[in-house]
Amino acid sequence: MGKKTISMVGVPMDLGQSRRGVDMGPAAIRYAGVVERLENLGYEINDLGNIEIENVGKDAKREIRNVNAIVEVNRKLAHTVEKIMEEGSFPLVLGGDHSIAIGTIAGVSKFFHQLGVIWYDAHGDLNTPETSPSGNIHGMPLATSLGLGERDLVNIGGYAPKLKYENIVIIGARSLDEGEKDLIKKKGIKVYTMHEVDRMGMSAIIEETIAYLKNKTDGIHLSFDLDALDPIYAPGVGTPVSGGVTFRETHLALEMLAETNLITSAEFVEVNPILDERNKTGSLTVELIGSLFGERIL
Ligand SMILES: NC(=[NH2+])NCCC[C@H](N)C(=O)O
Ligand SMILES: [Mn+2]
Ligand SMILES: [Mn+2]
Repeated sequence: MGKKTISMVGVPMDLGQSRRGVDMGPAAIRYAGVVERLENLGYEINDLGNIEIENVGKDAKREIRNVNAIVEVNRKLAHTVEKIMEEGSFPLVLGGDHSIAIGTIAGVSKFFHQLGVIWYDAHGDLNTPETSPSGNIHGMPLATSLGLGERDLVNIGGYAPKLKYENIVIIGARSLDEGEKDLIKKKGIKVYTMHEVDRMGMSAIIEETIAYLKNKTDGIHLSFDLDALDPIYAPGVGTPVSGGVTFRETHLALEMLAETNLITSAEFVEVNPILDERNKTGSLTVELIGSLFGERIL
């Protein structure tokens, strides 16, 4: 990572999905010692605290659940991330459910007109309100950032789209809905499913990912969903899918990304301490953040 100052912001939001507890993700990650971990690596950490979440009753009847509150939260987050970028600091966002990626990406894409995104996830998060099987917005943030879906969400920050199809790479996918598969094929989105992880190995995948993004992007955001990992390693997530990426493969991926110095922002999402085992997933997140910021075994 080029910059020596990291600005961390928590987004204690659970409105993008249906299971309680993911709003406590930022607390669990802080409790597991993220600040100390990064300070030990020589960074100056600016913990900006949490974004305030409106106290709204859940409206389960709408086909896009809690959309108005999620728009509000993401507007605030986009604004905060934009300020961090203006100050020349590295934005590190702690979730919260994955719908917060809409705000993070809205904030950083003001500074990078060819923003690249690495989406490390068991899911594609490429649903629109029309294709979503659940109505949960945490299954839609990548589509939203590409300009698809509910207008108010798509237009956060006053412009759309934030991303181009050819500037995104999904790694770890193993649960894709029909509409997501259609979109991936139609637009030629680069996806490394678990089949490719097994077949090629993580090392080759990260090398290819960097080669694919390096020359056409001016910044790369890492959107890291803890459910990309196998639930053996990360049990504290709301939508676990078996057959996931291993602990070592994931560290390797992040160590290799650290070496490139190309990552310009990051978020770690979907940590749910209520579903976790003694903060295993929160602690894992802190370890993984360490690797992203240059920690090595030796
Ligand atoms: N960020 C996540 N964990 N997303 C899970 C999405 C699950 C499913 N594809 C849906 O749209 O509801
Ligand atoms: Mn996921
Ligand atoms: Mn996700």
